[in-house]
Amino acid sequence: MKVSVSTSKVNGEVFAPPSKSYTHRAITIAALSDDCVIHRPLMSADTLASIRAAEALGASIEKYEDRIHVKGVNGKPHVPNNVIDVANSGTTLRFMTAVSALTNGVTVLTGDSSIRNRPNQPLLDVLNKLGVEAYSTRGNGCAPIVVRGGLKGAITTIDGSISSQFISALLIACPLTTQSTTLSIKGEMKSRPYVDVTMELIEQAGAEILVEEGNTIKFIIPANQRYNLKEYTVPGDFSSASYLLAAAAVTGSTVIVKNLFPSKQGDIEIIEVLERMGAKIAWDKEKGVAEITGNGLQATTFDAGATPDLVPTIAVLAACADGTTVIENAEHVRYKETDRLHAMAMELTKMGISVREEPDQLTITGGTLRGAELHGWHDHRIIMALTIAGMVAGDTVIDTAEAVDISFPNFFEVMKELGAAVELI
Ligand SMILES: O=C(O)C1=C[C@@H](OP(=O)(O)O)[C@@H](O)[C@H](O)C1
Ligand SMILES: C=C(OP(=O)(O)O)C(=O)O
Repeated sequence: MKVSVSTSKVNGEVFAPPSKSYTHRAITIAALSDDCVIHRPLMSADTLASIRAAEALGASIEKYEDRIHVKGVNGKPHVPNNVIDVANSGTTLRFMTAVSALTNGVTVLTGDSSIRNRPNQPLLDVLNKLGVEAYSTRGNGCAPIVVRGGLKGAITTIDGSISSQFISALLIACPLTTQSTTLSIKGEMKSRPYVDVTMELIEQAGAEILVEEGNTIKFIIPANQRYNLKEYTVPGDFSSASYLLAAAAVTGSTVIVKNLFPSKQGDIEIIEVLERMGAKIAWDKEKGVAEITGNGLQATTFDAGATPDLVPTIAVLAACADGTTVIENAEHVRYKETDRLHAMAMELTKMGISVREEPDQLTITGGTLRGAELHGWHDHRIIMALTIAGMVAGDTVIDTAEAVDISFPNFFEVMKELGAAVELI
C-alpha cells in the first residue's frame, strides 16, 4: 500500500495511542502472573505478536474493546506446541526468548525477514551462561532462535551497546529462577529509559530488583520471586505522539495531543527538543495535554543514546529547520526494523535535503523539501516521519505504508482527522 501526501496543515485535538513498550511489558508480566486485566492496551501488529507468543507459552488471553484479560502461567511457562512467530516485533522476540528459557523444554522463535536480520547474540550468550542452551540456527545471532529451557541464576555481564531489550528480557525472566543473578552492564547502556520502564512494571507486579549505579551499572536480582500483576492501565505513547507534534511544528499549525501523562518513557524528550528548536509548546502534566504551535524551527544537536525511536522524527524536524542539526550517538538506530540512519539519509536526500551519514550520526542541513517518490522501508517510524515531511513538500508518495500497523494502526485516519492531506492508494 502507498500513501500520497499533499501540502497541508493540521489543526485540532487528538489522543495519543497507548504505549507500545508498556503494553508489551504488561502482556509479558501478566502472562507470568496469575490473573490480570490490562486496560487500554495498544492493539497493534507488534503487541498482537506478544499476545500470540504469551498464548503459545501457556497464557490465555481474552480481548475486549478497551481491555484484555490475561490468565497467566504463574511463573511456569509451557513448552509451546509450535514455533513462535513474532512477526516484526523485536521486543517480543527478545522478551519471549528469555521467557521460554523458563520452560522445561525447547522453544523455537522466528519472525519476518527484518526480525531474521536483527542481532541477539549478547542475549543468547548470557542465557548460555545462565544454564540455558540458546542459539541462532544460522549461527549469526539472528532468528530463528532455539531455546532449551533451564534458566538458573549466576553472576554475569552483558554488552549494553546494542539493545536494551536484552537487559529488559533478562530482568523479566531472572526473578523467577531458583538462584539469584547479578547482571553487570559492559560499556554504555543504550536506550536506558526502556529498562526503567521494565523495572517499573516488575515492581508493580510485586517483584524486586536492586540497581547499583557506579562506573558499571549492576542489576542484582533475588531468586524465587513471583509476579502478581492484577490490574494495569497503559499510558499514552510519546514516540507515537512525536509525529503528531512534529506535524504541527513543521507546518506552522496548532495541535493538542491528549493522553500524555508523565511516565518513564525516554521519548518524553520530544517535548524539550521541540521547544529547543523553537516550537511553542505547553505541556500540562496533570491533565496529560500537550499543545503545540509551529513557529519556524532552528537546528539543534540531538544525542540519540537514550531515545533511538525519536531519530526519524528529529531527522524530519532537522530537514525543516534553519541550520545544521547533528543527530549523534545513534549507531544502535541501525539495528531496528531497518537501518534507520541509512533509510532517513536516503529518503531525505531524495527530497533535496543535504544529509551526511556517518557510522553513528547524521548531519542534516535544513532546506526546501521537494516532493518525491519515497521508500518507506516497511518501517512504521520511517513512514510516519516521511508523511510529516510530505506535508511540507507536497507531491509525495511513500510505499509500504501498511507498516504503520506495527505501532499506530490508525495513524493515517488520525492525521486526516487533523486535516492532513493523506490518501492511501
Ligand atoms: O524495550 C522496548 O520497548 C524498546 C526498546 C528500544 O530498543 P533498543 O533497546 O533495542 O534500542 C526501542 O528502540 C524499541 O522501539 C522499544
Ligand atoms: C524498534 C522498534 O521496536 P522493536 O524493537 O520492538 O521491533 C520500534 O518500535 O521502533
